[in-house]
Amino acid sequence: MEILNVQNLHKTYGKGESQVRALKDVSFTMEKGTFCAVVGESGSGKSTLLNCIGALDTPTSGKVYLDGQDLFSMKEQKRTVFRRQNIGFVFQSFQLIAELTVEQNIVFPLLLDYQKPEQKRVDEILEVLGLSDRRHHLPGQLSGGQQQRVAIGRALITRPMLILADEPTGNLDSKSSRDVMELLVKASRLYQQTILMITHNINLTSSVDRVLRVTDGILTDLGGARE
Ligand SMILES: Nc1ncnc2c1ncn2[C@@H]1O[C@H](COP(=O)(O)OP(=O)(O)OP(=O)(O)O)[C@@H](O)[C@H]1O
Repeated sequence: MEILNVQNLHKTYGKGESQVRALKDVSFTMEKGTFCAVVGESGSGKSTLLNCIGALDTPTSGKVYLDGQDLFSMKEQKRTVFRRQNIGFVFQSFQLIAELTVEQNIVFPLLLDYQKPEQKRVDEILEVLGLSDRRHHLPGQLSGGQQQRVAIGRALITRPMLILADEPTGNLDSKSSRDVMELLVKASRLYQQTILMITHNINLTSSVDRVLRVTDGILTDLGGARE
């Protein structure tokens, strides 16, 4: 089943001499449950691509369909709610709320939509994250790798159609990076979770289903990586 369909995406920043064509006619699709890595040099357009797919930025032209719904034909308010309910984000800088416990951070997206967290689901996610014994801790009492695992739990809790992860291991040492990668692979398997992840680290792409390379705004599908 096709979850994501990106068609002829262009993004141009600025005007005249300072114009930057960050994305040039990018098209690709993703099937449900696939874990896809986006690689490319600094400034090649990776974050611009993720931000356009996640509707954090607006493409200059082109279409993004999530589960058949055209993101940029929606009114802005509807798009904001659609994004919150259907896309989970994981950032390099974790972006947890310092005053909330691990468990409260994880259920936070549900509360924004006035949904009651299902305790069984919360317990299961904490278990998958390996954080059951840290549920009442504050982010400041956790290691970087543990904080990123909380951010992944927060992305998983709404059962989003798509998780977008921008350099999720960028702030982590190599051991924590491997742990976070293992967790993302596990989530993609266990929950059939579709994940699109940017990484600088080519070593981390060995366990994903597919690798996309962005070079100067142009996307190339490098195909499968996992054996
Ligand atoms: N808001 C902006 N205004 C103008 N130019 C921008 C803006 N955001 C990005 N760019 C330019 O668009 C191009 C692509 O940037 P982008 O951040 O998508 O690259 P990236 O591959 O994610 O880089 P990195 O790996 O360093 O994060 C770069 O040339 C960048 O300078």
